[in-house]
Amino acid sequence: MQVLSVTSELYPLIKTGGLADVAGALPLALRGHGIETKTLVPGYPALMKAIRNPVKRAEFADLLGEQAVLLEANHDGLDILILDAPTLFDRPGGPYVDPNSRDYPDNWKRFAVLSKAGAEISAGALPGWQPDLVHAHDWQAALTPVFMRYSEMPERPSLLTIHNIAFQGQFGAEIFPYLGLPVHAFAEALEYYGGISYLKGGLVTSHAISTVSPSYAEEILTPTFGMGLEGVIASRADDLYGIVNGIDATVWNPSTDPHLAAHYTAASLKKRQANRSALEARFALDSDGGPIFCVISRLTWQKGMDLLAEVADTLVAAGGKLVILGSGDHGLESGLLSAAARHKGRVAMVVGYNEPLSHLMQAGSDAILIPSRFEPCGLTQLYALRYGCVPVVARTGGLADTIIDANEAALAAKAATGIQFESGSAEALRSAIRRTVRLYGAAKVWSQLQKQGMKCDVSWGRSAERYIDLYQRLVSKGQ
Ligand SMILES: Nc1ncnc2c1ncn2[C@@H]1O[C@H](COP(=O)(O)OP(=O)(O)O[C@H]2O[C@H](CO)[C@@H](O)[C@H](O)[C@H]2O)[C@@H](O)[C@H]1O
Repeated sequence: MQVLSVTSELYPLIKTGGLADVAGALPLALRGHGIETKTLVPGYPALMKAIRNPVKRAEFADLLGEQAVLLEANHDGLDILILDAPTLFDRPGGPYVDPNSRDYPDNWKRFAVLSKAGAEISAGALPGWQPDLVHAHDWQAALTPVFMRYSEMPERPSLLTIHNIAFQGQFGAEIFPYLGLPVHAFAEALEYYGGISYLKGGLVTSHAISTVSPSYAEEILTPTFGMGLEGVIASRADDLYGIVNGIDATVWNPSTDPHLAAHYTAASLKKRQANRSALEARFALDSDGGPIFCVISRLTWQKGMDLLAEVADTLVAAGGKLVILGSGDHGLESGLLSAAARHKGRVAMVVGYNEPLSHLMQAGSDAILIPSRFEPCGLTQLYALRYGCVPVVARTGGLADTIIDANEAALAAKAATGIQFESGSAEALRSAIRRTVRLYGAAKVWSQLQKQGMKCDVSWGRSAERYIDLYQRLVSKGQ
Protein backbone atom coordinates (compact mmCIF):
# COMPACT_ATOMS: atom_id res chain seq x y z
CA MET A 1 0.00 0.00 0.00
CA GLN A 2 1.23 3.51 -0.84
CA VAL A 3 0.51 6.27 1.66
CA LEU A 4 0.96 10.03 1.46
CA SER A 5 1.52 11.57 4.89
CA VAL A 6 1.11 15.36 5.11
CA THR A 7 2.69 17.07 8.10
CA SER A 8 4.24 20.37 9.19
CA GLU A 9 6.93 18.68 11.33
CA LEU A 10 9.11 15.63 10.81
CA TYR A 11 11.76 14.23 13.13
CA PRO A 12 14.76 14.43 12.75
CA LEU A 13 14.51 17.33 10.29
CA ILE A 14 12.12 19.77 11.90
CA LYS A 15 10.57 19.44 15.35
CA THR A 16 8.79 21.65 17.86
CA GLY A 17 6.98 18.82 19.66
CA GLY A 18 5.54 15.34 19.63
CA LEU A 19 3.94 15.63 16.18
CA ALA A 20 7.41 15.46 14.64
CA ASP A 21 8.31 12.30 16.55
CA VAL A 22 5.18 10.50 15.42
CA ALA A 23 5.33 11.68 11.81
CA GLY A 24 8.97 10.53 11.70
CA ALA A 25 8.57 7.17 13.42
CA LEU A 26 5.27 5.83 12.06
CA PRO A 27 6.43 5.39 8.42
CA LEU A 28 9.42 3.36 9.63
CA ALA A 29 7.19 1.19 11.82
CA LEU A 30 4.80 0.55 8.92
CA ARG A 31 7.44 -0.19 6.32
CA GLY A 32 8.07 -3.76 7.47
CA HIS A 33 4.36 -4.45 6.91
CA GLY A 34 4.24 -3.55 3.23
CA ILE A 35 3.17 0.05 3.70
CA GLU A 36 5.33 2.58 1.90
CA THR A 37 4.93 6.20 2.98
CA LYS A 38 6.00 9.36 1.28
CA THR A 39 5.89 12.31 3.69
CA LEU A 40 5.10 15.80 2.39
CA VAL A 41 6.66 18.64 4.42
CA PRO A 42 7.32 22.34 3.81
CA GLY A 43 10.81 23.32 2.65
CA TYR A 44 11.87 25.22 5.77
CA PRO A 45 15.50 26.48 5.70
CA ALA A 46 16.75 23.93 8.30
CA LEU A 47 15.24 21.12 6.30
CA MET A 48 16.56 22.36 2.95
CA LYS A 49 20.02 22.50 4.49
CA ALA A 50 19.87 19.02 5.98
CA ILE A 51 18.61 17.01 3.01
CA ARG A 52 21.08 15.45 0.59
CA ASN A 53 20.66 15.04 -3.18
CA PRO A 54 17.05 16.14 -3.59
CA VAL A 55 15.51 15.35 -6.96
CA LYS A 56 13.02 17.66 -8.62
CA ARG A 57 9.82 15.69 -9.19
CA ALA A 58 7.18 18.24 -10.15
CA GLU A 59 6.41 21.91 -10.45
CA PHE A 60 3.30 23.72 -9.31
CA ALA A 61 2.59 26.88 -11.29
CA ASP A 62 -0.37 27.95 -9.20
CA LEU A 63 -0.98 26.64 -5.69
CA LEU A 64 -3.47 29.22 -4.43
CA GLY A 65 -1.50 31.79 -6.41
CA GLU A 66 1.94 30.54 -5.30
CA GLN A 67 4.62 28.79 -7.28
CA ALA A 68 6.41 25.80 -5.81
CA VAL A 69 8.72 22.97 -6.73
CA LEU A 70 8.27 19.48 -5.38
CA LEU A 71 11.53 17.78 -4.42
CA GLU A 72 12.03 14.20 -3.31
CA ALA A 73 14.80 12.98 -1.02
CA ASN A 74 15.65 10.16 1.30
CA HIS A 75 16.70 10.95 4.85
CA ASP A 76 17.36 8.39 7.59
CA GLY A 77 15.15 5.87 5.81
CA LEU A 78 12.29 8.33 5.30
CA ASP A 79 11.01 9.04 1.80
CA ILE A 80 10.35 12.78 1.85
CA LEU A 81 8.52 15.10 -0.53
CA ILE A 82 9.56 18.68 0.07
CA LEU A 83 7.35 21.57 -0.93
CA ASP A 84 9.93 24.15 -1.92
CA ALA A 85 8.04 27.44 -1.91
CA PRO A 86 10.56 30.07 -0.74
CA THR A 87 8.04 32.93 -0.51
CA LEU A 88 6.17 30.93 2.14
CA PHE A 89 8.74 28.82 3.92
CA ASP A 90 12.24 30.28 3.46
CA ARG A 91 12.27 32.47 6.59
CA PRO A 92 14.18 32.76 9.82
CA GLY A 93 12.28 31.67 12.95
CA GLY A 94 10.36 28.47 13.63
CA PRO A 95 7.86 26.59 11.50
CA TYR A 96 5.00 28.76 12.76
CA VAL A 97 6.54 31.84 14.37
CA ASP A 98 9.01 34.59 13.50
CA PRO A 99 12.25 35.13 15.46
CA ASN A 100 10.24 37.15 18.03
CA SER A 101 7.89 34.20 18.61
CA ARG A 102 4.99 35.90 16.84
CA ASP A 103 2.78 33.78 14.57
CA TYR A 104 3.46 34.51 10.91
CA PRO A 105 0.48 36.52 9.68
CA ASP A 106 0.18 34.34 6.59
CA ASN A 107 0.08 30.98 8.37
CA TRP A 108 -3.37 30.50 6.86
CA LYS A 109 -1.82 30.60 3.42
CA ARG A 110 1.36 28.65 4.23
CA PHE A 111 -0.56 25.62 5.47
CA ALA A 112 -3.41 25.92 2.99
CA VAL A 113 -0.77 25.70 0.26
CA LEU A 114 0.84 22.67 1.94
CA SER A 115 -2.56 20.99 2.07
CA LYS A 116 -3.39 21.95 -1.48
CA ALA A 117 -0.14 20.34 -2.63
CA GLY A 118 -1.11 17.21 -0.67
CA ALA A 119 -4.46 17.08 -2.45
CA GLU A 120 -2.80 17.56 -5.85
CA ILE A 121 -0.33 14.76 -5.18
CA SER A 122 -3.21 12.50 -4.12
CA ALA A 123 -4.73 13.22 -7.51
CA GLY A 124 -1.57 12.31 -9.44
CA ALA A 125 0.68 15.41 -9.50
CA LEU A 126 3.73 13.27 -8.80
CA PRO A 127 4.58 11.53 -12.09
CA GLY A 128 4.38 7.75 -11.81
CA TRP A 129 3.03 7.61 -8.27
CA GLN A 130 -0.34 7.87 -6.57
CA PRO A 131 -1.17 7.07 -2.96
CA ASP A 132 -3.84 4.56 -1.96
CA LEU A 133 -4.52 6.65 1.13
CA VAL A 134 -3.73 10.12 2.48
CA HIS A 135 -2.86 10.57 6.16
CA ALA A 136 -3.00 14.21 7.30
CA HIS A 137 -1.76 15.43 10.69
CA ASP A 138 -3.24 18.28 12.76
CA TRP A 139 -4.70 21.59 11.56
CA GLN A 140 -1.71 22.42 9.41
CA ALA A 141 -2.56 19.54 7.07
CA ALA A 142 -6.30 19.43 7.76
CA LEU A 143 -7.31 21.19 4.55
CA THR A 144 -5.85 18.29 2.54
CA PRO A 145 -9.06 16.19 2.79
CA VAL A 146 -11.11 19.37 2.21
CA PHE A 147 -9.33 20.09 -1.09
CA MET A 148 -9.63 16.40 -1.98
CA ARG A 149 -13.39 16.44 -1.34
CA TYR A 150 -14.03 19.47 -3.52
CA SER A 151 -11.64 18.52 -6.31
CA GLU A 152 -12.89 17.29 -9.66
CA MET A 153 -10.54 14.32 -9.49
CA PRO A 154 -11.65 11.02 -7.90
CA GLU A 155 -11.19 11.20 -4.13
CA ARG A 156 -8.74 8.90 -2.37
CA PRO A 157 -9.39 7.57 1.16
CA SER A 158 -8.17 9.90 3.90
CA LEU A 159 -7.38 9.82 7.61
CA LEU A 160 -6.90 12.89 9.81
CA THR A 161 -4.99 12.47 13.07
CA ILE A 162 -5.52 14.95 15.90
CA HIS A 163 -2.34 15.31 17.95
CA ASN A 164 -3.65 18.29 19.87
CA ILE A 165 -7.11 19.76 19.50
CA ALA A 166 -6.06 22.98 21.24
CA PHE A 167 -4.57 24.09 17.93
CA GLN A 168 -7.33 24.41 15.36
CA GLY A 169 -6.17 26.81 12.64
CA GLN A 170 -8.89 29.43 13.06
CA PHE A 171 -8.94 32.37 10.66
CA GLY A 172 -11.33 35.07 9.52
CA ALA A 173 -13.93 34.34 6.85
CA GLU A 174 -12.25 36.90 4.58
CA ILE A 175 -9.61 34.32 3.56
CA PHE A 176 -12.25 32.01 2.09
CA PRO A 177 -12.14 33.37 -1.49
CA TYR A 178 -8.37 32.80 -1.61
CA LEU A 179 -8.76 29.07 -0.88
CA GLY A 180 -10.28 28.47 -4.31
CA LEU A 181 -13.04 26.25 -2.94
CA PRO A 182 -16.65 26.24 -4.15
CA VAL A 183 -18.91 28.58 -2.19
CA HIS A 184 -20.87 25.73 -0.58
CA ALA A 185 -17.67 24.37 1.03
CA PHE A 186 -17.83 27.24 3.50
CA ALA A 187 -21.09 26.16 5.13
CA GLU A 188 -20.61 22.44 4.57
CA ALA A 189 -17.12 22.11 5.99
CA LEU A 190 -15.17 25.14 7.11
CA GLU A 191 -17.49 27.59 8.85
CA TYR A 192 -16.91 27.96 12.58
CA TYR A 193 -18.74 30.71 14.46
CA GLY A 194 -18.67 32.92 11.38
CA GLY A 195 -14.98 32.32 10.71
CA ILE A 196 -13.01 29.41 9.34
CA SER A 197 -11.55 26.42 11.18
CA TYR A 198 -9.10 24.28 9.23
CA LEU A 199 -9.33 21.48 11.78
CA LYS A 200 -13.11 21.45 11.58
CA GLY A 201 -12.87 21.24 7.78
CA GLY A 202 -10.63 18.20 8.08
CA LEU A 203 -12.85 16.57 10.70
CA VAL A 204 -15.89 16.94 8.45
CA THR A 205 -14.29 15.76 5.21
CA SER A 206 -11.75 13.06 6.12
CA HIS A 207 -13.02 9.48 5.86
CA ALA A 208 -11.76 8.62 9.33
CA ILE A 209 -10.42 10.55 12.31
CA SER A 210 -7.91 9.29 14.80
CA THR A 211 -6.30 10.64 17.88
CA VAL A 212 -3.33 9.42 19.84
CA SER A 213 -4.83 7.49 22.76
CA PRO A 214 -8.12 5.74 23.53
CA SER A 215 -8.84 7.96 26.56
CA TYR A 216 -8.29 11.18 24.61
CA ALA A 217 -10.60 9.85 21.86
CA GLU A 218 -13.34 9.70 24.51
CA GLU A 219 -12.37 12.95 26.18
CA ILE A 220 -12.66 15.04 23.00
CA LEU A 221 -16.33 14.09 22.80
CA THR A 222 -16.89 16.21 25.94
CA PRO A 223 -17.09 20.02 26.18
CA THR A 224 -14.15 20.17 28.62
CA PHE A 225 -11.70 18.55 26.22
CA GLY A 226 -13.35 19.01 22.82
CA MET A 227 -12.53 22.74 22.86
CA GLY A 228 -15.61 23.67 20.87
CA LEU A 229 -15.30 20.83 18.36
CA GLU A 230 -16.97 18.16 20.52
CA GLY A 231 -20.20 18.42 18.52
CA VAL A 232 -18.42 18.00 15.19
CA ILE A 233 -16.48 15.04 16.54
CA ALA A 234 -19.62 13.47 18.02
CA SER A 235 -21.20 13.63 14.58
CA ARG A 236 -18.24 11.53 13.35
CA ALA A 237 -18.11 9.19 16.38
CA ASP A 238 -18.48 6.07 14.20
CA ASP A 239 -15.31 7.00 12.34
CA LEU A 240 -13.24 8.00 15.38
CA TYR A 241 -10.29 5.90 16.57
CA GLY A 242 -7.86 6.22 19.49
CA ILE A 243 -4.44 4.68 18.79
CA VAL A 244 -1.75 5.22 21.36
CA ASN A 245 1.63 6.50 20.11
CA GLY A 246 4.73 4.36 20.17
CA ILE A 247 8.32 5.54 20.28
CA ASP A 248 11.29 5.00 18.01
CA ALA A 249 13.12 2.45 20.11
CA THR A 250 16.37 2.90 18.18
CA VAL A 251 16.53 6.65 18.80
CA TRP A 252 15.48 6.14 22.44
CA ASN A 253 17.61 3.26 23.67
CA PRO A 254 19.67 3.64 26.87
CA SER A 255 22.08 0.91 25.81
CA THR A 256 23.17 2.76 22.65
CA ASP A 257 22.11 6.43 23.07
CA PRO A 258 25.05 8.64 21.99
CA HIS A 259 23.94 11.48 24.29
CA LEU A 260 24.50 9.59 27.56
CA ALA A 261 27.48 9.58 29.89
CA ALA A 262 27.02 5.81 30.39
CA HIS A 263 24.96 3.12 28.70
CA TYR A 264 22.81 0.74 30.74
CA THR A 265 19.98 -1.77 30.66
CA ALA A 266 17.42 -2.96 33.23
CA ALA A 267 20.03 -5.46 34.38
CA SER A 268 22.68 -2.77 34.97
CA LEU A 269 20.69 0.06 36.50
CA LYS A 270 23.61 1.03 38.77
CA LYS A 271 25.32 2.46 35.71
CA ARG A 272 22.63 5.16 35.59
CA GLN A 273 24.62 6.84 38.38
CA ALA A 274 27.15 8.20 35.86
CA ASN A 275 24.32 9.92 34.00
CA ARG A 276 22.94 11.26 37.27
CA SER A 277 26.35 12.74 38.12
CA ALA A 278 26.66 14.24 34.63
CA LEU A 279 23.25 15.84 35.08
CA GLU A 280 24.16 17.25 38.48
CA ALA A 281 27.28 18.78 36.98
CA ARG A 282 25.42 20.14 33.94
CA PHE A 283 22.76 21.84 36.11
CA ALA A 284 25.08 22.72 39.05
CA LEU A 285 22.93 20.68 41.45
CA ASP A 286 23.92 19.58 44.96
CA SER A 287 25.23 16.04 44.85
CA ASP A 288 23.30 14.61 47.81
CA GLY A 289 21.15 11.49 47.50
CA GLY A 290 17.73 13.18 47.10
CA PRO A 291 15.68 12.16 44.05
CA ILE A 292 16.11 14.23 40.89
CA PHE A 293 12.85 15.10 39.15
CA CYS A 294 13.02 16.36 35.59
CA VAL A 295 10.62 18.23 33.35
CA ILE A 296 11.06 18.29 29.55
CA SER A 297 8.25 20.26 28.07
CA ARG A 298 6.82 23.07 26.08
CA LEU A 299 6.06 25.73 28.71
CA THR A 300 2.31 26.06 28.38
CA TRP A 301 -0.85 26.00 30.45
CA GLN A 302 -1.74 22.65 28.82
CA LYS A 303 1.39 21.14 30.31
CA GLY A 304 0.56 22.47 33.82
CA MET A 305 3.75 24.51 34.02
CA ASP A 306 2.04 27.09 36.27
CA LEU A 307 1.33 24.25 38.74
CA LEU A 308 4.97 23.22 38.59
CA ALA A 309 6.10 26.71 39.62
CA GLU A 310 3.61 26.57 42.51
CA VAL A 311 4.93 23.29 43.90
CA ALA A 312 8.69 23.82 43.49
CA ASP A 313 9.08 24.85 47.15
CA THR A 314 7.32 21.67 48.32
CA LEU A 315 9.54 19.53 46.11
CA VAL A 316 12.66 21.08 47.61
CA ALA A 317 11.29 20.86 51.18
CA ALA A 318 10.66 17.14 50.60
CA GLY A 319 14.36 16.68 49.77
CA GLY A 320 14.03 16.49 46.00
CA LYS A 321 15.84 18.31 43.23
CA LEU A 322 14.32 19.58 40.00
CA VAL A 323 15.79 20.12 36.54
CA ILE A 324 13.70 21.79 33.85
CA LEU A 325 14.24 21.98 30.09
CA GLY A 326 11.67 23.96 28.22
CA SER A 327 10.64 26.94 26.22
CA GLY A 328 7.39 28.68 25.43
CA ASP A 329 5.29 31.10 27.43
CA HIS A 330 7.50 33.86 28.89
CA GLY A 331 5.36 34.32 32.03
CA LEU A 332 5.64 30.61 32.87
CA GLU A 333 9.33 30.70 32.09
CA SER A 334 9.97 33.54 34.54
CA GLY A 335 7.95 31.79 37.30
CA LEU A 336 10.18 28.75 36.94
CA LEU A 337 13.39 30.78 36.68
CA SER A 338 12.52 32.53 39.91
CA ALA A 339 12.02 29.13 41.63
CA ALA A 340 15.50 28.23 40.37
CA ALA A 341 16.91 31.49 41.74
CA ARG A 342 15.29 30.79 45.15
CA HIS A 343 16.68 27.26 45.33
CA LYS A 344 20.22 27.27 43.98
CA GLY A 345 21.62 23.75 43.88
CA ARG A 346 18.10 22.25 44.17
CA VAL A 347 16.19 23.67 41.19
CA ALA A 348 17.78 24.54 37.85
CA MET A 349 16.47 25.36 34.43
CA VAL A 350 17.71 25.45 30.85
CA VAL A 351 15.53 27.61 28.65
CA GLY A 352 15.37 26.46 25.06
CA TYR A 353 15.06 23.40 22.94
CA ASN A 354 17.84 20.84 23.32
CA GLU A 355 17.36 17.32 22.01
CA PRO A 356 20.67 15.81 23.29
CA LEU A 357 20.12 17.25 26.78
CA SER A 358 16.60 15.79 26.86
CA HIS A 359 18.15 12.32 26.44
CA LEU A 360 20.65 12.83 29.26
CA MET A 361 17.84 14.09 31.52
CA GLN A 362 15.82 10.92 30.94
CA ALA A 363 18.88 8.81 31.74
CA GLY A 364 20.10 10.76 34.76
CA SER A 365 16.89 11.79 36.54
CA ASP A 366 15.07 9.50 38.93
CA ALA A 367 11.58 10.65 37.97
CA ILE A 368 9.88 12.79 35.34
CA LEU A 369 7.04 15.13 36.30
CA ILE A 370 4.21 15.56 33.78
CA PRO A 371 1.44 17.67 35.33
CA SER A 372 -0.58 18.19 32.11
CA ARG A 373 -4.16 19.46 32.25
CA PHE A 374 -4.86 17.46 29.13
CA GLU A 375 -2.55 15.19 27.18
CA PRO A 376 -3.61 13.50 23.94
CA CYS A 377 -0.89 10.87 24.37
CA GLY A 378 2.38 12.25 25.69
CA LEU A 379 5.74 10.87 24.62
CA THR A 380 8.08 11.90 27.42
CA GLN A 381 6.53 9.36 29.82
CA LEU A 382 7.14 6.65 27.21
CA TYR A 383 10.79 7.67 26.79
CA ALA A 384 11.04 7.75 30.60
CA LEU A 385 9.70 4.18 30.92
CA ARG A 386 12.39 2.99 28.56
CA TYR A 387 15.10 4.87 30.49
CA GLY A 388 14.19 3.73 34.02
CA CYS A 389 13.09 7.27 34.90
CA VAL A 390 9.84 6.85 36.83
CA PRO A 391 6.91 8.85 35.35
CA VAL A 392 4.84 10.95 37.77
CA VAL A 393 1.84 11.89 35.65
CA ALA A 394 -1.50 13.65 35.76
CA ARG A 395 -4.40 11.23 35.32
CA THR A 396 -5.58 12.37 31.89
CA GLY A 397 -5.61 11.23 28.25
CA GLY A 398 -2.69 9.11 27.14
CA LEU A 399 -0.88 9.58 30.45
CA ALA A 400 -3.67 7.66 32.19
CA ASP A 401 -3.59 5.01 29.46
CA THR A 402 0.15 4.33 29.56
CA ILE A 403 1.19 4.53 33.25
CA ILE A 404 0.05 2.17 36.01
CA ASP A 405 -0.12 3.89 39.40
CA ALA A 406 1.99 2.50 42.23
CA ASN A 407 -0.95 1.83 44.54
CA GLU A 408 -0.65 -1.05 46.97
CA ALA A 409 -2.39 -3.57 44.78
CA ALA A 410 -0.32 -2.70 41.70
CA LEU A 411 2.90 -2.73 43.71
CA ALA A 412 2.02 -6.12 45.20
CA ALA A 413 1.25 -7.47 41.73
CA LYS A 414 4.52 -5.97 40.44
CA ALA A 415 2.52 -4.18 37.77
CA ALA A 416 3.12 -0.54 38.78
CA THR A 417 5.15 1.64 36.43
CA GLY A 418 4.74 5.16 37.88
CA ILE A 419 2.67 7.55 39.94
CA GLN A 420 -0.62 9.12 38.91
CA PHE A 421 -2.39 12.13 40.42
CA GLU A 422 -5.50 14.17 39.71
CA SER A 423 -4.85 16.59 36.85
CA GLY A 424 -5.11 20.36 37.29
CA SER A 425 -4.58 20.34 41.07
CA ALA A 426 -1.46 21.78 42.70
CA GLU A 427 -2.37 20.00 45.93
CA ALA A 428 -2.60 16.62 44.19
CA LEU A 429 0.74 17.32 42.53
CA ARG A 430 2.30 18.17 45.90
CA SER A 431 1.12 14.92 47.44
CA ALA A 432 2.30 12.96 44.38
CA ILE A 433 5.76 14.50 44.86
CA ARG A 434 5.79 13.51 48.55
CA ARG A 435 4.64 10.01 47.63
CA THR A 436 7.38 9.73 45.01
CA VAL A 437 10.04 10.81 47.51
CA ARG A 438 8.80 8.15 49.97
CA LEU A 439 8.85 5.44 47.30
CA TYR A 440 12.32 6.54 46.24
CA GLY A 441 13.44 6.04 49.83
CA ALA A 442 12.39 2.38 49.66
CA ALA A 443 15.22 1.29 47.37
CA LYS A 444 13.85 -2.15 46.52
CA VAL A 445 10.38 -0.90 45.66
CA TRP A 446 11.88 1.88 43.58
CA SER A 447 14.10 -0.39 41.51
CA GLN A 448 11.12 -2.69 41.01
CA LEU A 449 9.19 0.32 39.62
CA GLN A 450 12.06 1.19 37.30
CA LYS A 451 12.42 -2.37 36.05
CA GLN A 452 8.70 -2.83 35.51
CA GLY A 453 8.65 0.37 33.45
CA MET A 454 11.62 -0.77 31.38
CA LYS A 455 9.78 -4.02 30.59
CA CYS A 456 6.81 -2.18 29.04
CA ASP A 457 6.50 -2.45 25.29
CA VAL A 458 6.42 1.19 24.24
CA SER A 459 7.57 0.50 20.68
CA TRP A 460 5.28 1.04 17.70
CA GLY A 461 4.56 -2.71 17.36
CA ARG A 462 0.92 -2.98 18.46
CA SER A 463 -0.06 0.54 17.45
CA ALA A 464 1.42 0.10 13.98
CA GLU A 465 -0.87 -2.92 13.58
CA ARG A 466 -3.87 -0.80 14.53
CA TYR A 467 -2.95 1.82 11.93
CA ILE A 468 -2.52 -0.92 9.34
CA ASP A 469 -6.00 -2.31 10.14
CA LEU A 470 -7.48 1.14 9.85
CA TYR A 471 -5.65 1.96 6.60
CA GLN A 472 -6.76 -1.37 5.11
CA ARG A 473 -10.35 -0.85 6.13
CA LEU A 474 -10.41 2.59 4.51
CA VAL A 475 -8.73 1.42 1.32
CA SER A 476 -10.92 -1.64 0.93
CA LYS A 477 -14.07 0.44 1.38
CA GLY A 478 -12.68 2.66 -1.36
CA GLN A 479 -12.65 5.43 1.24
N1 LIG B 1 12.75 21.99 25.45
C1 LIG B 1 12.81 20.81 24.86
N2 LIG B 1 14.00 20.33 24.43
C2 LIG B 1 14.07 19.12 23.82
N3 LIG B 1 13.01 18.33 23.59
C3 LIG B 1 11.81 18.78 23.98
C4 LIG B 1 11.64 20.02 24.65
N4 LIG B 1 10.32 20.19 24.93
C5 LIG B 1 9.70 19.10 24.47
N5 LIG B 1 10.59 18.25 23.90
C6 LIG B 1 10.31 16.99 23.21
O1 LIG B 1 9.18 17.22 22.37
C7 LIG B 1 8.32 16.09 22.42
C8 LIG B 1 7.03 16.49 23.11
O2 LIG B 1 6.08 15.51 22.89
P1 LIG B 1 4.76 15.39 23.76
O3 LIG B 1 4.07 14.18 23.26
O4 LIG B 1 5.12 15.38 25.18
O5 LIG B 1 3.96 16.72 23.56
P2 LIG B 1 3.37 17.72 22.44
O6 LIG B 1 2.39 18.49 23.19
O7 LIG B 1 4.47 18.44 21.76
O8 LIG B 1 2.67 16.79 21.35
C9 LIG B 1 1.32 16.58 20.94
O9 LIG B 1 1.42 15.50 20.00
C10 LIG B 1 2.01 14.33 20.56
C11 LIG B 1 2.17 13.32 19.43
O10 LIG B 1 0.97 12.74 19.07
C12 LIG B 1 1.18 13.79 21.71
O11 LIG B 1 1.89 12.72 22.32
C13 LIG B 1 0.94 14.90 22.76
O12 LIG B 1 0.07 14.43 23.76
C14 LIG B 1 0.38 16.14 22.07
O13 LIG B 1 0.17 17.19 22.99
C15 LIG B 1 9.08 15.01 23.15
O14 LIG B 1 9.87 14.31 22.24
C16 LIG B 1 9.99 15.82 24.10
O15 LIG B 1 11.14 15.11 24.50
